[in-house]
Amino acid sequence: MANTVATVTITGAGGQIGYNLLFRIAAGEMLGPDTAVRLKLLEIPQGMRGAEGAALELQDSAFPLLQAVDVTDDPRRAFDGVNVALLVGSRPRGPGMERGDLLAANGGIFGPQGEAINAGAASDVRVVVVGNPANTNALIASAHAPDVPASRFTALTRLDHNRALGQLAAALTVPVTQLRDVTIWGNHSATQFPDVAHATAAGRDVAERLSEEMGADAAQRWLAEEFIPRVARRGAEIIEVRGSSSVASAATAAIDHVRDWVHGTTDGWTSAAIVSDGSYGVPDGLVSSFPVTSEGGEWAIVSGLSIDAFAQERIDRSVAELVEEREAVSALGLI
Ligand SMILES: NC(=O)c1ccc[n+]([C@@H]2O[C@H](COP(=O)([O-])OP(=O)(O)OC[C@H]3O[C@@H](n4cnc5c(N)ncnc54)[C@H](O)[C@@H]3O)[C@@H](O)[C@H]2O)c1
Ligand SMILES: O=C(O)C[C@H](O)C(=O)O
Repeated sequence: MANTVATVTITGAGGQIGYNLLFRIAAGEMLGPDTAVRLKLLEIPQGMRGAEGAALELQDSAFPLLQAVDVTDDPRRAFDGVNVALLVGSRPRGPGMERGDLLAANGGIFGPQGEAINAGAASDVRVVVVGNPANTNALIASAHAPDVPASRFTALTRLDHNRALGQLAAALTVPVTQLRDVTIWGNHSATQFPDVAHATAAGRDVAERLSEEMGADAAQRWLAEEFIPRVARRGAEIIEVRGSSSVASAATAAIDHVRDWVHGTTDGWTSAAIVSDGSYGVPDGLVSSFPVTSEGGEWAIVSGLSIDAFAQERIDRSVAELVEEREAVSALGLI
């Protein structure tokens, strides 16, 4: 028997990621077996049939933890009393598009949703933005929710983090469970910096292990020329191979993000895009990816890491893109 009940709102619930997320959340994968859930599914009118169909299937699944499902196209109703909001609904990138192309198309969605969160969310609300460009969409939503602490608005870079783990596990032939302290810095875009400087595999330095496997020069080349670009461009690779953007891996990452935020991290740090406090030269207030731990339901940036010149240059490059995005949405009157 569950001890608590949480209201979880999913926007774009009739879309691909939404369809994947709903059943896993209802099964307890995100908040655990002690928390019953009330699901609120937000769609635009054109997406309502998809969300309504998913709601019928949720009913047919008889999930023990699922207490209620409400499908609506009204943001105020969708965010009323929300504890966890997954902002997925927006237009996905197609082949050949960069995330910047989505700024204007999707930016307009997140202001009204921020306002609705401000108006009706529970005092402990936690928001994760999945819809791209995720970091800047989180910034827009937060700017429209002045009564909600900015620390409650986050964006998903856990998918990039998990992709980095997948690549390293394959290169070192180790299970992902043996990998720790990989970091994704910056924007959820091709400028992101997947960083293994502090990462370990089975307790040993990852760079050292790669040198043993490949030789020192080849390991450096692999990191710079294969690992970093492959992780940073994996979204585009998936679009090219599948013909549409990632779905199940994105839903998995969103569930991982919320689970760790609510229940805490163990075994080192993870990556999440959270509001900057000025750490590592990232301007205050930007939503940027950092190495983070979670304790007591709050993310904290891992402090005091040594950052060499190469890494700082890569972090600065991605952060410069976030600054440009902030300027662009400011010029569009979105913040
Ligand atoms: N951050 C990440 O790691 C990551 C990973 C994969 C995809 N994404 C992004 O997630 C988003 C959704 O992807 P998808 O594959 O589910 O797309 P999709 O087109 O299948 O679904 C999007 C849904 O959002 C709905 N929608 C649009 N505007 C809305 C609004 N204002 N309110 C509520 N719903 C709205 C649409 O009707 C549609 O049903 C895209 O922006 C995609 O680029 C992010
Ligand atoms: O890259 C995209 O447009 C989709 C998503 O953000 C991804 O990383 O898979």
